[in-house]
Amino acid sequence: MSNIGKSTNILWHNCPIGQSDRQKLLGQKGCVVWITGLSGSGKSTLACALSHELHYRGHITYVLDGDNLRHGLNRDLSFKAEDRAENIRRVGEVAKLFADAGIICIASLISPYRRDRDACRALLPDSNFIEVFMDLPLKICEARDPKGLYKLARTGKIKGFTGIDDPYEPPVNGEIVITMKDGECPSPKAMAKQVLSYLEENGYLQA
Ligand SMILES: Nc1ncnc2c1ncn2[C@@H]1O[C@H](COP(=O)(O)OS(=O)(=O)O)[C@@H](OP(=O)(O)O)[C@H]1O
Ligand SMILES: Nc1ncnc2c1ncn2[C@@H]1O[C@H](COP(=O)(O)OP(=O)(O)O)[C@@H](O)[C@H]1O
Repeated sequence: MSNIGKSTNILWHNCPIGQSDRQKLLGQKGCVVWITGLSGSGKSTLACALSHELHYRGHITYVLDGDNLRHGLNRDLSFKAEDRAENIRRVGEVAKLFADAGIICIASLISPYRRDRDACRALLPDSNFIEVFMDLPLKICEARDPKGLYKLARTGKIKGFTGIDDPYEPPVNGEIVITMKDGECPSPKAMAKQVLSYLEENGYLQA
């Protein structure tokens, strides 16, 4: 019997069919591709492009997008530090379940605090947490501003906006970094191919 958090007298129940059985059926390894970066850096674009590339190669994926999850599972959370931490914790736990199901789970959230991302990494066994840093300058993200949020943040109409008056802590030892080359951002397809190559080279696209 264990006590976990506020749950007392609980017991883990094992099923005879496990992750490796599901992976054999699916012909892939369950993992979490965690995309972090500023608002407007292209996280959702990369998540969708990667999901598309993998799907058409016969791989099953699922995208957990920060904005979308805040419409449901995380609708009770604000953008203050402790709520962002709870947001990342919940998504980390959900992503872990998808990976255990054998699915390539693509999580795209600002996830601005290193400690919260590292806690998600620690949930996954065998380095199945692949951190992708969208290393784009704030200037570019702000120029894109597809939702007009930077403008609102600059005029003080949104408080605590990441990159403006709330911190973003870049990964130090992430697996993949998406950067500008010769002053240009790689296309969505090129970004997806960079992640896809990593997955191929590290054996995730076979059971
Ligand atoms: N204060 C503040 N700071 C940052 N972002 C804000 C804020 N308020 C609203 N938004 C919008 O919420 C989207 C980010 O949600 P996330 O769940 O990814 O954020 S976090 O990981 O909890 O920091 C983010 O979406 P993306 O632009 O896709 O990153 C914004 O559209
Ligand atoms: N590689 C790219 N090249 C050019 N524009 C991009 C690229 N990735 C994203 N964009 C554009 O930048 C804006 C923000 O992208 P989005 O994926 O919504 O970012 P995030 O999810 O990080 O907020 C969108 O208008 C999108 O079309």
